[in-house]
Amino acid sequence: MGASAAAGLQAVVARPYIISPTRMFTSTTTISGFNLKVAKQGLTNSSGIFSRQSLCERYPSASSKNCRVVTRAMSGETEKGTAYGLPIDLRGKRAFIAGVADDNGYGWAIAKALAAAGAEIIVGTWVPALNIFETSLRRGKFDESRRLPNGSLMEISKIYPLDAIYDTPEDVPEDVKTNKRYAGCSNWTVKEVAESVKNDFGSIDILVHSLANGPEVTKSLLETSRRGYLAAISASSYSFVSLLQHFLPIMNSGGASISLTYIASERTIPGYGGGMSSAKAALESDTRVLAFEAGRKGQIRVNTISAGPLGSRAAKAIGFIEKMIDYSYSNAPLQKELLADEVGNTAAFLVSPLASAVTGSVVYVDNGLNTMGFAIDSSTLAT
Ligand SMILES: NC(=O)c1ccc[n+]([C@@H]2O[C@H](COP(=O)([O-])OP(=O)(O)OC[C@H]3O[C@@H](n4cnc5c(N)ncnc54)[C@H](O)[C@@H]3O)[C@@H](O)[C@H]2O)c1
Repeated sequence: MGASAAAGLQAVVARPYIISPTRMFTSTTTISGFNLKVAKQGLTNSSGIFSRQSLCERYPSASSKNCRVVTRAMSGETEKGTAYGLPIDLRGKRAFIAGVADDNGYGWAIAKALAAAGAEIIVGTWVPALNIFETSLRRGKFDESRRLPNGSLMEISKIYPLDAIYDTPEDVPEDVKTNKRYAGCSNWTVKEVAESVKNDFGSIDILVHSLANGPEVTKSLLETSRRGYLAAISASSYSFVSLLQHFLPIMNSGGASISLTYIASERTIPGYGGGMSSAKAALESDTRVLAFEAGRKGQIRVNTISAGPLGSRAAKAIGFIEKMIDYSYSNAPLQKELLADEVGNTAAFLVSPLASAVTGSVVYVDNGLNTMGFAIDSSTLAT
């Protein structure tokens, strides 16, 4: 059974998150009939400061104007300090986010954006990564990155151990059951986690799938074994089908789910191997079919975000992520670093009532890189 991460963490009341490049409020601002209390922004927004520093340090050639734009977008700062915008209000909603084990990845950024919008956050963490994640959280290692735009710290109500490649206890092989990395944990198959969440919370409104694994990702497709290919599909695509299958009965009508995909599903990205490109293609196709089925069955929306490159723990395992980040900076229409928070913000929008007619979609959050037909930094073009 999963241990609670709430112990020792500062309780916070999350407040509505306004996604707008014009966010700047004092603590008692009232907007469009919503009695919103939002902390003053400006330099207290750690995300904004980090964005600006990291962009400028990483790319000294980036103009200071570019740096300012990113900083403003993240902090909601405005030239004139005017406050207006559409609120992403997820107060009263509960989100289960599968695939959070540190503060570097997209799952964490999505959790933060949803928390900033007022949602209650519960997470599913891969069993072998659970101990270190909970310990780091308890010891305050993530405190700075838990900070929300209003200055409070993101609270995680509960962390569940999860291994999304197993649906029921009967599916778990003996060597995994007895593996010391799984010792001390129970009820971590998808069916059991959904049952535990039902017992603990009753229902959820938002389901986020932010996990993937391809044991042979560094091999080309021609070299990939059947076992490696099927493992990639199991962990990275079917895991979403299974999660939605088991959580749908406890999802409130009008809810939404999100997964994360990558452009390698539709364009050849040499190096993204082991069947991972096939897994992402399956995930995108399933997004459309599941949008129909879950829409008809429970008024649930299903979308996927095709995210640009981020130096997460999983991406570093692929080996060339830093080059992909540099490639994106050189060739994307928007010449800026892609921040995990930008994916988080889009996820918050997509699961909110503002996106109530959006389902079955692949939404690109990649500085526009997917639209390019060739690499403008190619040496071939220079001649
Ligand atoms: N980082 C990128 O450049 C990039 C780009 C596009 C899409 N994505 C996608 O974003 C999603 C999140 O990945 P990330 O890059 O943020 O890395 P990440 O390391 O933060 O997230 C991957 C998570 O999957 C978990 N996981 C692996 N196998 C699991 C299993 N069997 N059961 C439960 N959890 C399991 C890991 O513990 C980890 O927490 C993935 O779907 C990934 O393919 C990433």
